Amino acid sequence: MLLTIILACIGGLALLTILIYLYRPLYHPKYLTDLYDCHVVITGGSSGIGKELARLFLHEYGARVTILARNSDRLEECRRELSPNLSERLLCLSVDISQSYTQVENAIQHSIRHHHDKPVDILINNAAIFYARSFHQTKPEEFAEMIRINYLGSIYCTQACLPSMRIRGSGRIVFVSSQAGQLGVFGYTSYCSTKFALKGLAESLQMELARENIYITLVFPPDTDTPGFKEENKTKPKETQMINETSGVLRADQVAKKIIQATRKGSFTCSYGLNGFLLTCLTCGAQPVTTLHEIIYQSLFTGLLRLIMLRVLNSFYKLVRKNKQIP
Ligand SMILES: NC(=O)C1=CN([C@@H]2O[C@H](COP(=O)(O)OP(=O)(O)OC[C@H]3O[C@@H](n4cnc5c(N)ncnc54)[C@H](OP(=O)(O)O)[C@@H]3O)[C@@H](O)[C@H]2O)C=CC1
Ligand SMILES: CCCCCCCCCCCCCCCC(=O)[C@@H](N)CO
Repeated sequence: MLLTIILACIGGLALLTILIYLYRPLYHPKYLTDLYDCHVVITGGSSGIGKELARLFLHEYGARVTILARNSDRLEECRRELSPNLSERLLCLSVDISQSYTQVENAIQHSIRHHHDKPVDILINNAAIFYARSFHQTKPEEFAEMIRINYLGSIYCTQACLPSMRIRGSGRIVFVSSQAGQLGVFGYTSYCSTKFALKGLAESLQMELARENIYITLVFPPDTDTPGFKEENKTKPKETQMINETSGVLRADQVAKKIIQATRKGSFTCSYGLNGFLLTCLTCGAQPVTTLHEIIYQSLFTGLLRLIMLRVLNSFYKLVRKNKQIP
């Protein structure tokens, strides 16, 4: 009897070892222990989540930070707030990341020269515009603008930073998506599309860059209290508002803190709260994994989560139907 139990245990352990070996994480990013003097580029760092990221990198970790955004007054205000003594560790550059690749490349070259020829260690593609509006009220030019800023802007910045990362053989690239990059939401036909696009970009790029020791993090925040969010709320349809409330509202510093943690680990995804965790599990698809526990809960829970999500979607459809107005 005892022998049977021991044999069963050994057999079980052997099977588990084989499974763990077969399904081990795809790559193993090294934890970034020391961020002191790291060169961090943050797009949209003059407001909201980007500004909190800049503050943390500068003051908590002693990194060197470059902020890219369009409005010079807002940049100057931000520089005064984050670095009242005009430290050369913070560089604020006015550039529209969506206009031309050359402009972005010049800004990145400027940034590298400014920070004593240090290649970019971490690029955070955070700049975006967003507003919620139903499909028929969104103008074709507005779709184009959102794609230019939220998607092409991220591509330009990534292309401008990559050469120096590849030469050095290390780097981290972050794309700030949204929970609206994980499911379609009423009022976000333009916004969701740009955030979904980032997922395809991030997955393909990670497959190219893992062998170069460059790791990507895709971030899925829920509503976050920022100047952009306040602006968005002025015209947000009731339906969008009610659906978004399911996931609550976070502070920008909470979102920023977790982005830095995930970037240091090199995790492919970064999500917030229980809903965020469940959504990320549900939508993992063919995403890469970096830890064993991700493999375990993704493979165990996804089917059940699909059933739960169908209930949630049902309540969203009901809510949308109830709010129908005569066009
Ligand atoms: N707040 C929220 O509820 C959520 C936000 N997110 C995402 O988080 C990120 C940051 O959002 P948040 O902090 O709220 O945004 P804000 O609107 O508060 O700030 C956006 C920043 O991006 C900059 N920016 C916009 N367009 C351009 C451009 N063409 N070129 C350069 N810089 C640009 C803005 O500066 P300027 O206008 O001067 O160029 C500003 O610094 C976005 O990617 C957003 O989609 C995700 C989920 C929820
Ligand atoms: C099985 C799991 C259940 C999960 C529940 C799903 C809840 C979905 C809520 C969607 C919230 C979208 C927020 C977008 C915020 C944003 O990006 C804007 N504020 C910026 O425009």
